[in-house]
Amino acid sequence: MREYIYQKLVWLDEKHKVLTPLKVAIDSLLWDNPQNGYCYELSLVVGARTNSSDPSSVTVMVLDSISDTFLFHQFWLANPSEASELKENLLNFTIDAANQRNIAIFMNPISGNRNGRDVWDQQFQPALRFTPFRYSLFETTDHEYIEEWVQNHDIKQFTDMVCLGGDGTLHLLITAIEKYYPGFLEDFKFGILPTGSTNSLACELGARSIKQGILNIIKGHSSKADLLKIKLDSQEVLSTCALVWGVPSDICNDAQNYRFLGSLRYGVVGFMKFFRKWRKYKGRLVYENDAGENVEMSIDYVFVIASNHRTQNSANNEMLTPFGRINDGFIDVQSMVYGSRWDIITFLRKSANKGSHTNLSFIQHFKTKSITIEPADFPIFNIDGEIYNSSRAQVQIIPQAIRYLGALYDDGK
Ligand SMILES: Nc1ncnc2c1ncn2[C@@H]1O[C@H](COP(=O)(O)OP(=O)(O)OP(=O)(O)O)[C@@H](O)[C@H]1O
Repeated sequence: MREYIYQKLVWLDEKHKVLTPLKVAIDSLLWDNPQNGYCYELSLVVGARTNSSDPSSVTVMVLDSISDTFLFHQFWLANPSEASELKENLLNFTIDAANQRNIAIFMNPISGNRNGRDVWDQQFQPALRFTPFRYSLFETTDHEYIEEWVQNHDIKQFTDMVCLGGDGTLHLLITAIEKYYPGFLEDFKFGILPTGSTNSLACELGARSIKQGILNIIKGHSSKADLLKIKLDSQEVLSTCALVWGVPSDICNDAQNYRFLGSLRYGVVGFMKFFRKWRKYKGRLVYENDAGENVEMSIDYVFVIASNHRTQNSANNEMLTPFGRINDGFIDVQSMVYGSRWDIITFLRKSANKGSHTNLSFIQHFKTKSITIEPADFPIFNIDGEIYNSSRAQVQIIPQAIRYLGALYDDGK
């Protein structure tokens, strides 16, 4: 026999013909209509609101996780004050409504396929209206926008910071916060809605789909994770995802000129590089081994990745660093020794298949807490999708440095 923690009689129609109890159990929201019984997990209820055009009614918003669609159910009560009371109760059972959240949302309109504005207008803002949380939208206008925003706002008024964009937008935000408010990162919860090109962090946070990402942000559950601190010639930056050097940073650098192609730009530039300019990337790596000794390697590479997690792509099954974990206290380093074009095809094919490339003979892999990469002739790094020129990059892991909205691994690592 199921026990209910709350029940309220509601009408299922405007004309007050069908009366039924709306019931809340410890883990679900239930009611019957003459044809069907409805049962939704509370974890999938986005929120509830009264309706301005019909103030005696309450609409509940839920995520149907199978079809990845938002569903809306309207219930009628005797008067507006009963409707308001039902809404408050439903909010208390379904989201942490007592928590006074004030969310700063950064929307990058040019990320990925340029759909950030549509996601905001059609999905995220409508969902936030089903919550009691305060929020403000900030639309980024150029590369400098976020740093200037951090300098010119009292950021401490916000409890959460959410990026509606790619990994680069969040990278710029946390780097600017650390620069102007050192030590304050842990005061915020950070979220990301995947509208970028690869959305690697969103994959780690259980938010490959926009709707699941919205639910994660609204539910507010959070977990601590590591960051990479990267010292370049003229600045220090923080990375949530990875530093990449070699052919991927070469492609990303050139792809900036093809942004009009959207996410396709990486494929197009990669294709050109592969057939026209196949080259070696010469460089020196110095890293700390398990015994705490410095190990040095000078090899010709195709690429080196220093990653903070699995480096996935929300659009497919690609996983570049499958041994990476965002909260294990280590940098996951993977490099590909220079070889033929055929080797890279094998690598791309296998890494696109959930990271099944790691046993290839030309792939090296290790974990470390710090690594320095010194390119001999190609001083261009890609950090979370952003391009930096520097003669070297010193990467260090900062354990448990940030708190993310969303679900991390359930594998206990
Ligand atoms: N309005 C704008 N016009 C031009 N550039 C912008 C604007 N707003 C932000 N930017 C820049 O866009 C760049 C890309 O951002 P972002 O990482 O969000 O998208 P992406 O590169 O498509 O995705 P991903 O990092 O997942 O591959 C950043 O360098 C940012 O400074």
